[in-house]
Amino acid sequence: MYNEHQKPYHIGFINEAGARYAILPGDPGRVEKIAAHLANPRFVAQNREYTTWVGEIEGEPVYVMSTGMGGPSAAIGIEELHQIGVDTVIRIGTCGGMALPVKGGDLVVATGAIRMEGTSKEYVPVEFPAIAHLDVTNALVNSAKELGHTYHAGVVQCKDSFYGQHSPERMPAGYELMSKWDAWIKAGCLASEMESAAVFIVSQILGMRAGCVLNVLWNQERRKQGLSDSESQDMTAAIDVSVEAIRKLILADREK
Ligand SMILES: O=P(O)(O)O[C@H]1O[C@H](CO)[C@@H](O)[C@H]1O
Ligand SMILES: O=c1cc[nH]c(=O)[nH]1
Repeated sequence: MYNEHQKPYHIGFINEAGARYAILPGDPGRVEKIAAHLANPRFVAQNREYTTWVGEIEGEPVYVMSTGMGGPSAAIGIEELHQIGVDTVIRIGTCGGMALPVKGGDLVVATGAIRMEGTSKEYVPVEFPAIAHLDVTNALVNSAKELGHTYHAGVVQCKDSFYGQHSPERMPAGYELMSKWDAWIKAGCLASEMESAAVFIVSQILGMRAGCVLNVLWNQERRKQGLSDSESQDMTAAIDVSVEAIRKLILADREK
């Protein structure tokens, strides 16, 4: 289906840089900003939701590629990066806080994801957990610690409907997403977003390493309880942590 001279159908580029590593924001508008944190950043390709730049960390090529919103386009992006030889990815995105200690402007390192979306179920039955790779998670947690950012590491909830979360009153009674919401919070789920389950499961199936760092936009659970909350769309901390984590992985991989 694919040979190394053919551009994969959706992402639209071949791996001329010879990169193993990629940073994956959801939003195409964040790609160039993230690439600016790498040495020698340059545009690679743009097709549909996949905007790609490449740069270097420790002299090693690293792609920055958007995956769009939701599991289907994230899964396609991961599959096609695998086709061209990328084996290590970090999703960097935004999320809404669920656990009360998680505040707007904090970071969440997702160690695993609740598979409340559809994409990952097309790969393996739902009993199989969506777990981040330990190497990548350790690199993210150590980077967040060293850089002095407030972070929380744990399970996130992954869904297909942003407005199922944000306008639950419109959903039919007993609607599955919100009927389980309180159980997830009681079990310690940190935050909600839309791609991590697909990123973790597809990477697992393909033998890739995946991790995830998220900027918390807000925490509506805190607001529901009358607690203070801040709102932050500033991705700088998440970008710094993802770049430093890739640097750590590159250095560790060179020792292997
Ligand atoms: O900021 P990104 O990476 O897009 O992530 C979050 O933001 C989008 C919803 O607003 C969803 O894609 C969700 O997962
Ligand atoms: O509340 C939020 C914020 C970002 N992304 C989500 O999916 N939910």
